[in-house]
Amino acid sequence: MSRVPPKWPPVEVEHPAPHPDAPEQGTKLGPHYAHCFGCGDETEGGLHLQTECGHDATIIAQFHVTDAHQGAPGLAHGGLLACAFDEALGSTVGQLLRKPAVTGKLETDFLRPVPVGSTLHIAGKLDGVAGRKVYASADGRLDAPDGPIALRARALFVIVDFSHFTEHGTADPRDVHPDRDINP
Ligand SMILES: CCCCCCCC/C=C\CCCCCCCC(=O)SCCNC(=O)CCNC(=O)[C@H](O)C(C)(C)COP(=O)(O)OP(=O)(O)OC[C@H]1O[C@@H](n2cnc3c(N)ncnc32)[C@H](O)[C@@H]1OP(=O)(O)O
Repeated sequence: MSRVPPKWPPVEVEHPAPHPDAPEQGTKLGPHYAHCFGCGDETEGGLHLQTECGHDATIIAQFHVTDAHQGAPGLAHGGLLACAFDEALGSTVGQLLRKPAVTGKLETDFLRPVPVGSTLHIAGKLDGVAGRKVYASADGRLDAPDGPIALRARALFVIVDFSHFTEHGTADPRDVHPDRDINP
């Protein structure tokens, strides 16, 4: 089977500079929402992704795979691995551009099995912006930042107004202010 991916990004893009308020390299980012399944610290059985700002405008995430994340015995569930990339890429877009955005499309290549007990090291980067469309991609390496690549993902995020979260979800409109023009 050919694994040659289609052109990426699929459209002409501009290469965005990180926002002046984007966090500095080494900054630990913490959850954007305590009940987020990807990163929240109040979700039993969630992924509890830990993210920090890496070098050269990257966001680095670690996902420790536990028994709660199994698909086959002893192996991570593919949908949860895709979720980890959704979260890491969403953080890449939100933290580096400081604009609210939602996933429009997420493609994941699963290259190696990910065993329970392993830690997936995900490095996300921005690949370009075209209007409201933001393209980002990430690699996930097994057990070390330079470990073998287990997954690759590419995503389109679409920049939205904060009202997306108040009209369609239950975000509090009082959270909207100039210093927090990002995802709830
Ligand atoms: C305590 C400290 C805090 C610190 C700060 C922390 C900051 C952290 C920041 C952030 C972290 C966040 C981490 C989150 C991670 C997880 C993210 C998720 O899981 S999001 C949920 C899943 N996604 C949805 O629910 C979207 C559902 N879809 C929609 O709502 C709409 O379809 C939407 C908004 C995506 C687009 O709808 P339209 O009406 O606004 O716009 P239209 O015109 O349809 O699309 C805009 C452009 O995008 C293209 N587009 C849209 N979807 C596409 C697709 N699937 N494929 C290709 N193109 C697509 C369209 O063709 C269009 O392109 P043309 O401008 O015309 O060139």
